[in-house]
Amino acid sequence: MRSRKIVIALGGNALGDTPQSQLAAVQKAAGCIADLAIKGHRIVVAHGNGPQVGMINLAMDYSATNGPHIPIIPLAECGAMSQGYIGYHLQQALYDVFRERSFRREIASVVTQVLVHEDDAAFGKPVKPIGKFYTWEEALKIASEKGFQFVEDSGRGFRRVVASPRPQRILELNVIRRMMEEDVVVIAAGGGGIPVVERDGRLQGVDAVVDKDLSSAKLAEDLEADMLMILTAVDRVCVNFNRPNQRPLDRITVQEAIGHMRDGQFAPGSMLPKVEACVEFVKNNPKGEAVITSLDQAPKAILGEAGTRIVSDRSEESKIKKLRSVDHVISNA
Ligand SMILES: Nc1ncnc2c1ncn2[C@@H]1O[C@H](COP(=O)(O)OP(=O)(O)O)[C@@H](O)[C@H]1O
Ligand SMILES: NC(=O)OP(=O)(O)O
Repeated sequence: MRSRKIVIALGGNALGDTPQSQLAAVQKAAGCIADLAIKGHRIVVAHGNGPQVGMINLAMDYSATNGPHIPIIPLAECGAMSQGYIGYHLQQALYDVFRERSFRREIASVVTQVLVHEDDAAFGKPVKPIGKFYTWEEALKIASEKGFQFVEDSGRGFRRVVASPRPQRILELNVIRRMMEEDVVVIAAGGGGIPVVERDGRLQGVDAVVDKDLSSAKLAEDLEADMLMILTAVDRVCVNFNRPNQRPLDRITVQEAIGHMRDGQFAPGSMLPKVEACVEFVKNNPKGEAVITSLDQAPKAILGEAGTRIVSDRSEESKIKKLRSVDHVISNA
Protein backbone atom coordinates (compact mmCIF):
# COMPACT_ATOMS: atom_id res chain seq x y z
CA MET A 1 0.00 0.00 0.00
CA ARG A 2 1.34 3.45 -0.89
CA SER A 3 2.21 5.83 1.92
CA ARG A 4 -0.57 8.33 2.58
CA LYS A 5 -0.92 11.56 4.49
CA ILE A 6 -3.70 10.97 7.00
CA VAL A 7 -5.30 13.44 9.40
CA ILE A 8 -7.05 11.56 12.19
CA ALA A 9 -9.69 13.32 14.30
CA LEU A 10 -10.12 11.50 17.61
CA GLY A 11 -13.54 11.85 19.20
CA GLY A 12 -14.31 12.42 22.84
CA ASN A 13 -15.16 8.76 23.35
CA ALA A 14 -11.54 7.89 22.56
CA LEU A 15 -10.60 9.88 25.68
CA GLY A 16 -11.83 9.35 29.24
CA ASP A 17 -13.34 11.56 31.92
CA THR A 18 -10.49 11.28 34.44
CA PRO A 19 -6.69 11.13 33.98
CA GLN A 20 -6.80 7.37 34.70
CA SER A 21 -9.61 6.60 32.27
CA GLN A 22 -8.06 8.89 29.65
CA LEU A 23 -4.69 7.11 29.89
CA ALA A 24 -6.45 3.77 29.40
CA ALA A 25 -8.56 5.11 26.51
CA VAL A 26 -5.66 6.67 24.61
CA GLN A 27 -3.80 3.34 24.72
CA LYS A 28 -6.42 1.94 22.34
CA ALA A 29 -6.18 4.99 20.09
CA ALA A 30 -2.38 4.75 20.16
CA GLY A 31 -2.51 1.11 18.99
CA CYS A 32 -4.59 2.14 15.99
CA ILE A 33 -2.37 5.15 15.16
CA ALA A 34 0.73 2.94 15.50
CA ASP A 35 -0.70 0.39 13.03
CA LEU A 36 -1.02 3.14 10.44
CA ALA A 37 2.41 4.67 11.17
CA ILE A 38 4.09 1.25 10.97
CA LYS A 39 2.52 0.77 7.52
CA GLY A 40 4.41 3.90 6.46
CA HIS A 41 1.62 6.47 6.54
CA ARG A 42 2.28 10.03 7.70
CA ILE A 43 -0.01 10.86 10.55
CA VAL A 44 -1.34 14.05 12.10
CA VAL A 45 -3.68 13.50 15.05
CA ALA A 46 -6.26 16.08 16.09
CA HIS A 47 -8.52 15.44 19.07
CA GLY A 48 -11.59 16.73 20.87
CA ASN A 49 -11.57 18.38 24.29
CA GLY A 50 -15.22 19.01 25.19
CA PRO A 51 -15.26 17.04 28.47
CA GLN A 52 -11.67 18.03 29.37
CA VAL A 53 -11.86 21.77 28.71
CA GLY A 54 -15.10 21.84 30.74
CA MET A 55 -13.45 19.97 33.60
CA ILE A 56 -10.42 22.30 33.62
CA ASN A 57 -12.64 25.39 33.43
CA LEU A 58 -14.78 24.12 36.31
CA ALA A 59 -11.72 23.41 38.47
CA MET A 60 -10.27 26.84 37.72
CA ASP A 61 -13.57 28.54 38.41
CA TYR A 62 -13.95 26.67 41.71
CA SER A 63 -10.42 27.64 42.76
CA ALA A 64 -10.94 31.29 41.85
CA THR A 65 -14.23 31.35 43.78
CA ASN A 66 -13.03 29.45 46.85
CA GLY A 67 -9.28 29.86 47.06
CA PRO A 68 -7.32 32.96 47.96
CA HIS A 69 -5.20 34.67 45.29
CA ILE A 70 -6.26 32.35 42.49
CA PRO A 71 -6.98 34.29 39.31
CA ILE A 72 -9.85 33.64 36.93
CA ILE A 73 -8.51 31.57 34.03
CA PRO A 74 -10.22 32.36 30.70
CA LEU A 75 -11.60 29.61 28.45
CA ALA A 76 -8.85 30.05 25.81
CA GLU A 77 -6.21 29.30 28.49
CA CYS A 78 -8.27 26.27 29.60
CA GLY A 79 -8.24 25.11 25.96
CA ALA A 80 -4.45 25.49 25.88
CA MET A 81 -4.19 23.42 29.10
CA SER A 82 -6.40 20.72 27.55
CA GLN A 83 -4.03 20.47 24.56
CA GLY A 84 -1.10 19.88 26.92
CA TYR A 85 -3.00 17.38 29.08
CA ILE A 86 -4.35 15.28 26.19
CA GLY A 87 -1.22 15.67 24.06
CA TYR A 88 0.90 14.43 26.96
CA HIS A 89 -1.21 11.28 27.34
CA LEU A 90 -1.23 10.60 23.60
CA GLN A 91 2.54 11.09 23.36
CA GLN A 92 3.12 8.74 26.29
CA ALA A 93 0.80 6.04 24.91
CA LEU A 94 2.35 6.29 21.43
CA TYR A 95 5.86 6.20 22.87
CA ASP A 96 5.03 2.97 24.75
CA VAL A 97 3.36 1.25 21.81
CA PHE A 98 6.17 2.14 19.38
CA ARG A 99 8.73 0.80 21.87
CA GLU A 100 6.73 -2.43 22.35
CA ARG A 101 6.70 -2.91 18.58
CA SER A 102 10.37 -1.93 18.18
CA PHE A 103 9.38 0.87 15.82
CA ARG A 104 11.23 4.17 15.79
CA ARG A 105 9.18 7.27 15.15
CA GLU A 106 9.28 10.66 16.85
CA ILE A 107 6.09 12.03 18.38
CA ALA A 108 5.32 15.63 19.32
CA SER A 109 2.35 17.81 20.19
CA VAL A 110 2.08 21.30 18.76
CA VAL A 111 0.21 23.88 20.84
CA THR A 112 -2.05 25.11 18.05
CA GLN A 113 -3.87 28.43 17.71
CA VAL A 114 -6.73 28.85 15.29
CA LEU A 115 -7.73 32.23 13.98
CA VAL A 116 -11.48 32.93 14.12
CA HIS A 117 -13.53 35.95 13.02
CA GLU A 118 -14.37 38.28 15.88
CA ASP A 119 -17.75 39.00 14.26
CA ASP A 120 -18.60 35.29 13.79
CA ALA A 121 -22.33 34.95 14.51
CA ALA A 122 -21.46 31.91 16.68
CA PHE A 123 -20.37 34.27 19.49
CA GLY A 124 -24.00 35.26 19.95
CA LYS A 125 -25.33 31.69 19.86
CA PRO A 126 -23.47 29.17 22.08
CA VAL A 127 -23.91 25.59 20.78
CA LYS A 128 -20.77 23.68 21.79
CA PRO A 129 -21.40 21.38 24.80
CA ILE A 130 -18.49 21.17 27.23
CA GLY A 131 -17.84 19.49 30.57
CA LYS A 132 -20.02 17.25 32.65
CA PHE A 133 -23.72 16.49 32.54
CA TYR A 134 -26.11 18.11 35.03
CA THR A 135 -29.70 17.58 36.08
CA TRP A 136 -32.20 20.27 35.11
CA GLU A 137 -32.21 21.64 38.68
CA GLU A 138 -28.39 21.81 38.84
CA ALA A 139 -28.20 23.48 35.43
CA LEU A 140 -30.81 26.05 36.43
CA LYS A 141 -28.91 26.89 39.64
CA ILE A 142 -25.55 27.31 37.85
CA ALA A 143 -27.17 29.32 35.06
CA SER A 144 -28.62 31.79 37.58
CA GLU A 145 -25.36 32.02 39.59
CA LYS A 146 -22.87 32.22 36.71
CA GLY A 147 -24.91 33.23 33.68
CA PHE A 148 -23.85 30.08 31.80
CA GLN A 149 -26.15 28.61 29.13
CA PHE A 150 -27.16 24.94 29.06
CA VAL A 151 -28.72 22.52 26.56
CA GLU A 152 -30.14 19.06 26.87
CA ASP A 153 -27.57 16.72 25.26
CA SER A 154 -28.95 13.60 23.52
CA GLY A 155 -31.02 12.39 26.48
CA ARG A 156 -27.92 12.25 28.71
CA GLY A 157 -28.59 15.37 30.80
CA PHE A 158 -27.85 19.09 30.58
CA ARG A 159 -24.49 20.49 29.53
CA ARG A 160 -23.02 23.94 29.46
CA VAL A 161 -22.71 25.35 25.94
CA VAL A 162 -20.15 27.88 24.73
CA ALA A 163 -19.56 29.73 21.47
CA SER A 164 -17.96 27.74 18.67
CA PRO A 165 -16.77 30.02 15.84
CA ARG A 166 -15.58 28.52 12.55
CA PRO A 167 -11.83 27.97 12.18
CA GLN A 168 -10.40 30.34 9.56
CA ARG A 169 -6.64 29.72 9.71
CA ILE A 170 -4.35 27.34 11.58
CA LEU A 171 -1.49 29.52 12.72
CA GLU A 172 1.08 26.78 13.31
CA LEU A 173 0.32 25.09 9.96
CA ASN A 174 3.82 25.39 8.49
CA VAL A 175 5.58 23.80 11.43
CA ILE A 176 2.97 21.00 11.52
CA ARG A 177 3.61 20.40 7.81
CA ARG A 178 7.40 20.34 8.24
CA MET A 179 7.16 17.90 11.13
CA MET A 180 4.79 15.64 9.17
CA GLU A 181 7.18 15.69 6.18
CA GLU A 182 9.98 14.65 8.57
CA ASP A 183 7.84 11.63 9.54
CA VAL A 184 7.07 12.91 13.04
CA VAL A 185 3.69 11.72 14.34
CA VAL A 186 2.19 15.13 15.06
CA ILE A 187 -0.57 15.86 17.55
CA ALA A 188 -2.08 19.20 16.55
CA ALA A 189 -5.22 21.36 16.59
CA GLY A 190 -6.27 19.69 19.86
CA GLY A 191 -9.75 20.73 20.94
CA GLY A 192 -10.15 22.35 17.53
CA GLY A 193 -7.23 24.69 18.31
CA ILE A 194 -7.10 27.59 20.75
CA PRO A 195 -9.42 30.25 19.31
CA VAL A 196 -7.70 33.61 18.79
CA VAL A 197 -8.59 36.85 17.03
CA GLU A 198 -6.34 39.59 15.71
CA ARG A 199 -6.74 42.94 17.51
CA ASP A 200 -4.51 45.88 16.58
CA GLY A 201 -2.02 43.52 14.99
CA ARG A 202 -1.82 41.26 18.05
CA LEU A 203 -3.27 37.84 18.72
CA GLN A 204 -5.69 37.47 21.59
CA GLY A 205 -7.52 34.39 22.92
CA VAL A 206 -11.32 34.44 22.98
CA ASP A 207 -13.94 32.66 25.09
CA ALA A 208 -14.91 29.82 22.78
CA VAL A 209 -14.23 26.19 21.86
CA VAL A 210 -13.72 25.42 18.17
CA ASP A 211 -15.22 22.24 16.71
CA LYS A 212 -12.39 19.74 16.28
CA ASP A 213 -14.01 18.08 13.25
CA LEU A 214 -14.10 21.39 11.36
CA SER A 215 -10.50 22.23 12.37
CA SER A 216 -9.37 18.74 11.37
CA ALA A 217 -10.95 19.25 7.95
CA LYS A 218 -9.15 22.59 7.58
CA LEU A 219 -5.88 20.98 8.64
CA ALA A 220 -6.37 18.07 6.22
CA GLU A 221 -7.19 20.49 3.41
CA ASP A 222 -4.19 22.75 4.11
CA LEU A 223 -1.82 19.75 4.38
CA GLU A 224 -3.29 18.32 1.15
CA ALA A 225 -3.90 15.11 3.03
CA ASP A 226 -4.96 11.99 1.16
CA MET A 227 -7.42 11.14 3.87
CA LEU A 228 -9.40 12.71 6.68
CA MET A 229 -10.36 9.98 9.11
CA ILE A 230 -12.89 10.92 11.80
CA LEU A 231 -12.95 8.31 14.58
CA THR A 232 -15.96 8.22 16.86
CA ALA A 233 -18.26 5.76 18.67
CA VAL A 234 -20.12 4.35 15.65
CA ASP A 235 -18.80 2.18 12.79
CA ARG A 236 -20.82 4.03 10.17
CA VAL A 237 -23.03 7.07 9.71
CA CYS A 238 -26.72 6.18 9.40
CA VAL A 239 -29.83 7.67 7.95
CA ASN A 240 -32.90 7.38 10.18
CA PHE A 241 -30.46 6.92 13.08
CA ASN A 242 -31.99 5.15 16.11
CA ARG A 243 -35.24 4.46 14.26
CA PRO A 244 -36.55 1.05 13.14
CA ASN A 245 -35.68 1.92 9.51
CA GLN A 246 -32.06 2.93 10.38
CA ARG A 247 -29.72 2.38 7.40
CA PRO A 248 -25.92 2.57 7.58
CA LEU A 249 -24.17 4.40 4.74
CA ASP A 250 -21.06 2.91 3.06
CA ARG A 251 -20.22 5.53 0.47
CA ILE A 252 -21.91 8.83 -0.30
CA THR A 253 -21.05 11.72 -2.58
CA VAL A 254 -20.83 15.31 -1.41
CA GLN A 255 -24.21 16.06 -3.03
CA GLU A 256 -25.82 13.10 -1.28
CA ALA A 257 -24.30 14.16 2.04
CA ILE A 258 -25.62 17.70 1.56
CA GLY A 259 -29.06 16.25 0.79
CA HIS A 260 -29.03 14.18 4.00
CA MET A 261 -27.86 17.22 5.98
CA ARG A 262 -30.76 19.26 4.57
CA ASP A 263 -33.16 16.46 5.54
CA GLY A 264 -31.92 16.76 9.15
CA GLN A 265 -30.49 13.23 9.21
CA PHE A 266 -27.51 14.13 11.40
CA ALA A 267 -27.75 15.43 14.95
CA PRO A 268 -26.31 18.96 15.40
CA GLY A 269 -23.38 18.98 17.82
CA SER A 270 -22.59 15.29 17.18
CA MET A 271 -22.81 13.73 13.69
CA LEU A 272 -23.64 16.88 11.73
CA PRO A 273 -20.24 18.63 12.20
CA LYS A 274 -18.47 15.39 11.24
CA VAL A 275 -20.34 15.06 7.95
CA GLU A 276 -19.98 18.81 7.36
CA ALA A 277 -16.22 18.53 7.95
CA CYS A 278 -15.93 15.64 5.47
CA VAL A 279 -17.94 17.55 2.87
CA GLU A 280 -15.72 20.66 3.29
CA PHE A 281 -12.53 18.60 2.98
CA VAL A 282 -13.61 16.64 -0.09
CA LYS A 283 -15.15 19.68 -1.82
CA ASN A 284 -11.91 21.63 -1.46
CA ASN A 285 -9.63 18.66 -2.07
CA PRO A 286 -11.44 16.38 -4.58
CA LYS A 287 -8.56 13.89 -4.71
CA GLY A 288 -8.88 13.32 -0.97
CA GLU A 289 -11.14 10.86 0.76
CA ALA A 290 -12.98 11.34 4.00
CA VAL A 291 -14.16 8.52 6.21
CA ILE A 292 -16.12 8.37 9.44
CA THR A 293 -15.79 5.22 11.52
CA SER A 294 -14.89 3.77 14.92
CA LEU A 295 -11.39 3.13 16.28
CA ASP A 296 -11.96 -0.62 15.90
CA GLN A 297 -12.81 -0.31 12.22
CA ALA A 298 -10.05 2.19 11.35
CA PRO A 299 -7.59 -0.39 9.88
CA LYS A 300 -10.33 -1.76 7.57
CA ALA A 301 -11.62 1.72 6.77
CA ILE A 302 -8.29 2.76 5.31
CA LEU A 303 -8.59 -0.14 2.86
CA GLY A 304 -12.11 0.94 1.91
CA GLU A 305 -13.66 -2.04 3.71
CA ALA A 306 -15.42 -0.26 6.57
CA GLY A 307 -16.82 3.08 7.67
CA THR A 308 -18.78 5.71 5.77
CA ARG A 309 -16.81 7.27 2.91
CA ILE A 310 -17.62 10.71 1.61
CA VAL A 311 -16.27 11.17 -1.89
CA SER A 312 -16.31 14.04 -4.35
CA ASP A 313 -19.07 14.10 -6.94
CA ARG A 314 -16.33 14.19 -9.58
CA SER A 315 -14.65 11.01 -8.33
CA GLU A 316 -18.04 9.26 -8.31
CA GLU A 317 -18.71 10.47 -11.89
CA SER A 318 -15.34 9.17 -13.09
CA LYS A 319 -16.01 5.83 -11.36
CA ILE A 320 -19.38 5.58 -13.14
CA LYS A 321 -17.70 6.53 -16.46
CA LYS A 322 -15.09 3.79 -15.93
CA LEU A 323 -17.82 1.21 -15.15
CA ARG A 324 -19.75 2.33 -18.25
CA SER A 325 -16.68 1.94 -20.43
CA VAL A 326 -16.12 -1.59 -19.01
CA ASP A 327 -19.81 -2.38 -19.76
CA HIS A 328 -19.29 -1.01 -23.27
CA VAL A 329 -16.21 -3.21 -23.82
CA ILE A 330 -18.08 -6.26 -22.45
CA SER A 331 -21.20 -5.63 -24.56
CA ASN A 332 -19.05 -5.14 -27.68
CA ALA A 333 -16.98 -8.25 -27.00
N1 LIG B 1 -27.09 9.91 11.72
C1 LIG B 1 -26.26 9.42 12.64
N2 LIG B 1 -25.54 8.30 12.37
C2 LIG B 1 -24.70 7.78 13.29
N3 LIG B 1 -24.51 8.31 14.53
C3 LIG B 1 -25.20 9.44 14.84
C4 LIG B 1 -26.10 10.03 13.92
N4 LIG B 1 -26.64 11.13 14.51
C5 LIG B 1 -26.13 11.21 15.73
N5 LIG B 1 -25.25 10.19 15.95
C6 LIG B 1 -24.51 10.06 17.21
O1 LIG B 1 -23.34 10.87 17.09
C7 LIG B 1 -22.33 10.29 17.90
C8 LIG B 1 -20.97 10.88 17.51
O2 LIG B 1 -20.92 12.23 17.96
P1 LIG B 1 -20.10 12.64 19.27
O3 LIG B 1 -20.43 11.71 20.39
O4 LIG B 1 -20.29 14.09 19.47
O5 LIG B 1 -18.65 12.36 18.72
P2 LIG B 1 -17.17 12.43 19.30
O6 LIG B 1 -17.24 12.84 20.74
O7 LIG B 1 -16.67 11.04 19.09
O8 LIG B 1 -16.48 13.42 18.43
C9 LIG B 1 -22.48 8.81 17.64
O9 LIG B 1 -21.91 8.04 18.66
C10 LIG B 1 -24.01 8.67 17.58
O10 LIG B 1 -24.51 8.35 18.86
N1 LIG C 1 -13.40 20.78 20.61
C1 LIG C 1 -14.22 19.74 20.31
O1 LIG C 1 -14.83 19.67 19.22
O2 LIG C 1 -14.32 18.76 21.30
P1 LIG C 1 -15.28 17.50 21.31
O3 LIG C 1 -15.02 16.73 20.05
O4 LIG C 1 -14.87 16.72 22.54
O5 LIG C 1 -16.69 18.01 21.38
